[in-house]
Amino acid sequence: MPQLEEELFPSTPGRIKSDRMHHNTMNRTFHRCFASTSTMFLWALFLIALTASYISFQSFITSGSRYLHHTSHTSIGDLHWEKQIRSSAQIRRQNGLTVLVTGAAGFVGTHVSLALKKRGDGVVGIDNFNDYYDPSLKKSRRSMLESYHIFIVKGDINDQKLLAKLFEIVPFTHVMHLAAQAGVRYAMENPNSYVHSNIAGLVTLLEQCKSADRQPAIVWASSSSVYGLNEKVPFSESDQTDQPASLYAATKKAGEEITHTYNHIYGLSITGLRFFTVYGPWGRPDMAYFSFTKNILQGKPITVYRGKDRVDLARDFTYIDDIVKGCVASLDTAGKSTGSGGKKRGPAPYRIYNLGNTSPVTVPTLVSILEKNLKMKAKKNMVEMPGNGDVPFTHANISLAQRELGYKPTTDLSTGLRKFVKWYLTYYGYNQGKGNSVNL
Ligand SMILES: O=C(O)[C@H]1O[C@H](OP(=O)(O)OP(=O)(O)OC[C@H]2O[C@@H](n3ccc(=O)[nH]c3=O)[C@H](O)[C@@H]2O)[C@H](O)[C@@H](O)[C@@H]1O
Repeated sequence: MPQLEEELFPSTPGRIKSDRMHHNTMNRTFHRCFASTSTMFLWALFLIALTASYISFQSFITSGSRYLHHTSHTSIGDLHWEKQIRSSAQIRRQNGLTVLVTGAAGFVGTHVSLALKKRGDGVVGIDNFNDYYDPSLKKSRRSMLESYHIFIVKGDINDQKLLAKLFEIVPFTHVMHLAAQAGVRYAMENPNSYVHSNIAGLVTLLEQCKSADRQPAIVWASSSSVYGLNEKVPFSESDQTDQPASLYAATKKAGEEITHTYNHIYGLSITGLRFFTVYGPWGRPDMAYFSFTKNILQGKPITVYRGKDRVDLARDFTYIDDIVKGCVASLDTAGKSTGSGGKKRGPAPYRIYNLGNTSPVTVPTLVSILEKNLKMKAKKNMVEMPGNGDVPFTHANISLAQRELGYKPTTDLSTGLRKFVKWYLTYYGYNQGKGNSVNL
């Protein structure tokens, strides 16, 4: 009987054990007198517990399969869903790639997916469509991609079962990992979302990639923010990056270290891209160029941050088409992962590149370019930069990307913003009679 009792109440430290000990001393005599009755009672309890766990196991299975069929608008797990994935993954050129694009309904994800599809690669997207910014913009991007036969699975990169299922359906050769919690200043409001997406989500994805039987090569979005408070300009990949100014930057830096360990232990081919303030059509409403445009058009004031001693802040703004070229070149030049099924078979490449524009522009200059394009004056509130994660300037040295990827940005800020404003006015219906139909 003591043995059975031990099984029912495992000997863990803490309250349960001491309660039990107390209970035992008090009732030793009682137990001796009614040993056979209590044995029967315990056996009955044991049987009830067995039945209960069987029933809950059954309901877990049922709810599991319910989960497979109803968590998404596209019925995850059913045959039609699988068919859409297979068809989206189909390659239409010789030696084409099969790419899983995470964050495919995001700004960069949408553009990269389209570029790959247009040249004949197989593309499957995954996106959780969260509401960090207006999800209707993400849905519009999805509709646009659908018209090019690109399918986006609705799901989170933290969903290990979903990732396993996707890899079971499609043997991806590459993963373009762009899903992330972006934004520098929002990290003070919602720190956990950065840990969830940029750390936990990344690890879940890498776990899947490392155990795939043909491991894919991974290209992923790091950030210029890893240079943090560095003062030496332009920023080079070989510079130290150990003084991040925001939790966002810290999670991206952590991502670089985490991917390094997966490269080292499992032989995953890794390319990290440090993007410098990417802007353009279909962009992110949380970014300054986008929200400034919105406010200027609505006659609302904009807040322009300034550094210490009234020094203007500056960014190496980089146009989306240039970034897309850098992403595609990274996929094309990524060496193979060497492992399979979780075993490393040899060393694999680990690369990091700056993807910037190499010509920083101040924020007031950005505002005046927008004013010119919108033919409206901004109501500017000049405010000292709050200590909320911002850095005073960014400036990329891109010679490494130039040498190894053939990366060469060609769009200056004036040209890029003109294209952005044109898109914005059309998309939000400012161009009368043109509706919402947009061309990239
Ligand atoms: O390149 C990067 O690493 C990062 O670029 C951007 O971050 P950020 O450069 O801060 O871009 P914005 O939020 O658009 O800000 C651009 C500039 O405008 C300034 N700003 C922003 C917002 C505002 O209301 N007023 C204002 O003056 C900022 O201080 C900054 O100097 C992205 O938001 C990040 O996701 C990305 O990782």
